[in-house]
Amino acid sequence: MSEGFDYDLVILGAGVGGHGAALHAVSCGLKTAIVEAADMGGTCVNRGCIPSKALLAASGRVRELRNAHHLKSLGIQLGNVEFDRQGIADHANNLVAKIQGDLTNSLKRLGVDIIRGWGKVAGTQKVTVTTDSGEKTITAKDIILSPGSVPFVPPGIQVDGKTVFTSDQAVKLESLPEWVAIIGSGYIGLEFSDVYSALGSEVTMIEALDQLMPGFDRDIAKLAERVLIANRDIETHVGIYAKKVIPGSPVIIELANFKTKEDVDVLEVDACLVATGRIPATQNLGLDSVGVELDRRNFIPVNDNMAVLSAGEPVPHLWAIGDATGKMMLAHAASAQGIVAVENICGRRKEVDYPSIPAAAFTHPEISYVGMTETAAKEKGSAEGWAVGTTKSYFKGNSKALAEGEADGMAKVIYRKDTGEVLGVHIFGMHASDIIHEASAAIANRQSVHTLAHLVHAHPTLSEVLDEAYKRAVA
Ligand SMILES: Cc1cc2nc3c(=O)[nH]c(=O)nc-3n(C[C@H](O)[C@H](O)[C@H](O)COP(=O)(O)OP(=O)(O)OC[C@H]3O[C@@H](n4cnc5c(N)ncnc54)[C@H](O)[C@@H]3O)c2cc1C
Ligand SMILES: NC(=O)c1ccc[n+]([C@@H]2O[C@H](COP(=O)([O-])OP(=O)(O)OC[C@H]3O[C@@H](n4cnc5c(N)ncnc54)[C@H](O)[C@@H]3O)[C@@H](O)[C@H]2O)c1
Repeated sequence: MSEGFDYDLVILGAGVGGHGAALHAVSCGLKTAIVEAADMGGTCVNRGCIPSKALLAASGRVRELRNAHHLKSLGIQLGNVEFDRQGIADHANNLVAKIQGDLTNSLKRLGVDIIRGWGKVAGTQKVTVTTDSGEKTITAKDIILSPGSVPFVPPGIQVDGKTVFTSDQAVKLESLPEWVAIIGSGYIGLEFSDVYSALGSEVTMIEALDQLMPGFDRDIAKLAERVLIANRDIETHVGIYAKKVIPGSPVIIELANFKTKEDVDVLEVDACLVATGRIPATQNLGLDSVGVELDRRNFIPVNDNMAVLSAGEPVPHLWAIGDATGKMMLAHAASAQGIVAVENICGRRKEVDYPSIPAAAFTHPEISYVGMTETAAKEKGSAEGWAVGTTKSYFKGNSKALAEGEADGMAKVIYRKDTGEVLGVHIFGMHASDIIHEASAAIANRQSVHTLAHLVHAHPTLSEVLDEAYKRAVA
């Protein structure tokens, strides 16, 4: 252990980022403490990935079992399928409790000290923690900040937590509104429109930009829009923003044109989910004590080794990871960053390889991707002087998808025409969140479609969708 310090490492924030960093620190022999002001497990475990995936699992079953046409095509007939809203909510709440307990126990088992309270940097290699019994000062050779993020609520929108709410409340499924407006068509908007529409709510989706799912590859977004939105008769307002939202019964939503700011309509709905992005939870962290300024969007500036930067230079012994750095607001990215920070603390120079980190929206069917969109690849290619190739393959040509009767879907591979290097892979279709990992490994290893086209895939599997796309790229 470092001489003269209470700990080798103190981590502020016990979300997935802080947890991943702590586990790796222990495996590297570091005496570690983790400080948590609220719920162990942070957003992902308590208000994010875990409860939302539990709701998606249950509501997805309801959708599947109520799809008499699909079941009939498989030779199955079923009577009425009923569900209990509270039962589904309990499934999510119980899973949160279990995973929160597992996460806390894993830290205890490894000898990580858990300190409950608000942590602040109080100078170089020093933090203060405000606990129920007063303030204490802790010294540590290194400090990792992992304070996470909170929902962003645009001006003009009032949240009461009951009729107008963010994902923080939506994951509890305390009610099932007959008509729910969802503001934002990003990850949260898509996943909750999947849950609500499966459970029988009427959904209206409002997106400020001029296309739905603006963050996703265009071809994939177009297909996903047809299957996940248009086929479900979800009403959409695109290029329109919610200028004012007033909670109550009904909830009043004033819509305006995003470009001209002209008023266009007023909706009266039963509930409204605000899913307009997240902002870093980076206030009151004591960063001024070490001369660090947040960037203009309030993220903590870091380099690829996860060192915190002050005026562009790494601040010794201070690191930051997770949503608060604004690099990639995903659970697995946060813990990958935590591992990289610890590696650098231990003197092994490591960087996060963002291009190979996959992402998925757990709709039915799912959307997943890794690496660049076609637009981003073309911009890079024209700046650097190389051409971009793309190939697509379809689930309707895949035997496994046909056997399942779930043939809506597409995989798209984006690669450099000169070297064949894979730059991005985008999948919409059944189990897309699982299939993406072989593409992620290919990008991590900077592999070419020429090599990948010769790998053998088991038959019949959904993974053959990628096999087919690679083969088409070299045909
Ligand atoms: C509805 C929803 C669904 C999601 N689904 C997915 C998904 O399926 N897959 C995925 O990869 N990602 C998903 N995410 C994103 C994922 O939850 C985040 O990327 C992840 O939680 C970020 O982890 P983190 O450790 O950076 O921060 P957080 O999980 O936010 O944890 C930060 C912790 O730090 C604590 N803290 C903050 N400041 C202090 C302080 N000064 N002192 C002490 N403690 C402090 C907070 O209380 C909090 O517990 C989802 C998010 C939401 C909202
Ligand atoms: N499966 C997953 O990995 C998963 C699931 C949920 C959340 N998350 C994480 O949580 C973050 C937050 O999710 P999110 O869906 O809130 O954000 P997002 O950034 O994915 O999408 C927000 C959408 O809201 C739109 N928008 C913003 N202001 C608006 C307004 N006033 N009116 C209408 N539309 C508006 C934006 O144009 C955008 O399309 C994501 O970035 C993601 O990193 C991940």
